[in-house]
Amino acid sequence: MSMIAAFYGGKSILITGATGFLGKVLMEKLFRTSPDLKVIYILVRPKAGQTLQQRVFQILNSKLFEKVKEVCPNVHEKIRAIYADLNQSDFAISKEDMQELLSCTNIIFHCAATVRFDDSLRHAVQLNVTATQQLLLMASQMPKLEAFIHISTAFSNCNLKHIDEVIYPCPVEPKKIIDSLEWLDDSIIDEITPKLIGDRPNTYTYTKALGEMVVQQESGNLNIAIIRPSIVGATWQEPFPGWVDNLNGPSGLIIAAGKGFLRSIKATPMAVADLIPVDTVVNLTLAVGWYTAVHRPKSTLIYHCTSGNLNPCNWGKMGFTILASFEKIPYERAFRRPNADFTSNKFMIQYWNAVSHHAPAIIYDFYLRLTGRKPRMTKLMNRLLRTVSMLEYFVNRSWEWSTDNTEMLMSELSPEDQRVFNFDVRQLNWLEYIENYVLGVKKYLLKEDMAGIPEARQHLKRLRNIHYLFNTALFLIVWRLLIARSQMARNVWFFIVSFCYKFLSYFRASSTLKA
Ligand SMILES: CCCCCCCCCCCCCCCCCCCCCC(=O)SCCNC(=O)CCNC(=O)[C@H](O)C(C)(C)COP(=O)(O)OP(=O)(O)OC[C@H]1O[C@@H](n2cnc3c(N)ncnc32)[C@H](O)[C@@H]1OP(=O)(O)O
Ligand SMILES: NC(=O)C1=CN([C@@H]2O[C@H](COP(=O)(O)OP(=O)(O)OC[C@H]3O[C@@H](n4cnc5c(N)ncnc54)[C@H](OP(=O)(O)O)[C@@H]3O)[C@@H](O)[C@H]2O)C=CC1
Repeated sequence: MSMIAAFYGGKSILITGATGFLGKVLMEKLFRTSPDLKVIYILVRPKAGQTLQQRVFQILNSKLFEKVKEVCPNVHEKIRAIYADLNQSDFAISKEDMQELLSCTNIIFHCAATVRFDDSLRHAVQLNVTATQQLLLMASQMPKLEAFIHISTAFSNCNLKHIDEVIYPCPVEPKKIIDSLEWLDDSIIDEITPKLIGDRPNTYTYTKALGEMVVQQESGNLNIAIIRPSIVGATWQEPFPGWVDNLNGPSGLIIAAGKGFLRSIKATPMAVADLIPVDTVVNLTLAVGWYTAVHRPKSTLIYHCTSGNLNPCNWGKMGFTILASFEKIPYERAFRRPNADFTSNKFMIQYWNAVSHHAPAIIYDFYLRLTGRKPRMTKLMNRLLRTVSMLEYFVNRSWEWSTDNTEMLMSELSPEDQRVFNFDVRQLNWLEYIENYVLGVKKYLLKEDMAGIPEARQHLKRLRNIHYLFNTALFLIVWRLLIARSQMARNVWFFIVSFCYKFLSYFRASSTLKA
């Protein structure tokens, strides 16, 4: 019997960010392994014209929850969506709902965050710092609370090369930042943002670091733990391999590469690609929830959920494996044949950007215009390159994360728990994982049918022929122009032609003699 699964039985659990990538997988695993849990409260806001109930309905009816419905048929009765907006004071939760949350909650998993790299400091602080502070305040009023698990990121201290499982202070106190953002206007905030974030690449990593400081400062008597996952990717094993439902991290770039839009990227092939499957993060999170509540460590423990030090894979190998997977699992209606060029040379990247990205986009837009359609490729390409430029920081560096607490926790688990809540990333086979990831992106993100694979292959063959034809035509045109202008090119040309002619004559004469 799994001790962790049994622990969550009969519990009332509060999850923020349950509609997000990590939150959904966390909920799924909880319901699947502890179907006798009492209730999961989720803080949800209406979005994209959908009410709370519609959002929950959509999640429960998704492929991800298919297995849950078998083991927990009354899952919809055990999920309680509470209207909340984490950007507002008291999260805009009604008095009755707040009362219920305060009196019943046993465990909190705080996953909600803005993960956008280009968010304004004001908004990122609001969600990643102030909301965390408010949730801690709420937690301190919950008499039945056993553990508060805060999800941070392994990149919250990405300005350091070696990162231990400790909280590193930021130069300016979070409280001072929160206070000053209240009265500063947006233009001044934009001006001081680069100074505040210092050598971090964006407001996301900076505010996640501030969020950790807040957790440390406001922990009071609470039982708290912090989890720091690295780049969270598709599921490895559970509930099935390759599940992914958003474009964050590598997923968007896998699509861009598979569809032939992205053909080169400024990346260091030897840098460690610290990807971690989302189900591994969830297993660790649930194990940490159990450990924190049952063993009540004296101080706030931080757990790194990373792969680099235990089972490293570099960007070069990852890019190569992704490309190889496209051979088996091609995406439909590709713009160009997938091809990858990882370069760390800034001149080469400019060259490849011009040749592989901008030029094809301009040519395609010209073709669209000629056929009376609206050009769109240049705009799309510029947007993609902007996204790539924001991710570049993370594919040109390696970090070392110590994982002592995570390894300690692994050794504390019973063999059954190690199996059911497996977070031992040493068992991960990257080749298999990446192939499933590429397949998962096709199935669950692009929603492409597997029956279309032969046609997608044919399409790639046609693109290859067009590519060869285009290159030959381009070569002939350039060569013709050169011959017209340069005596030297003419001489080279005549030399090649006469050489070929002599070779053919010799070949013909020797085959006539043999006959
Ligand atoms: C060379 C060949 C290749 C070979 C094959 C190899 C390929 C694989 C190589 C692997 C390298 C992996 C590197 C991973 C490094 C991750 C490091 C994470 C580290 C930290 C981890 C964390 O701790 S935290 C979670 C990470 N947090 C994000 O990862 C958010 C990022 N993101 C944004 O910060 C916003 O997205 C940003 C960008 C501002 C745009 O902002 P924006 O306003 O311009 O765009 P929007 O977001 O509104 O989206 C507008 C349209 O772009 C679509 N789209 C959105 N994201 C997209 C995306 N990544 N790739 C494509 N398309 C994307 C979207 O679907 C929309 O499409 P539509 O318009 O049709 O709806
Ligand atoms: N994905 C990754 O690569 C990594 C993620 N992390 C951390 O993991 C956690 C989860 O990330 P992930 O699931 O990927 O992120 P998502 O963007 O998929 O999910 C974010 C969640 O936060 C919710 N949320 C955002 N703003 C509000 C708001 N104002 N009120 C209520 N809810 C809100 C979202 O709700 P809604 O659906 O309404 O928008 C969503 O449920 C985050 O703390 C992130 O920092 C750490 C390392 C890597």
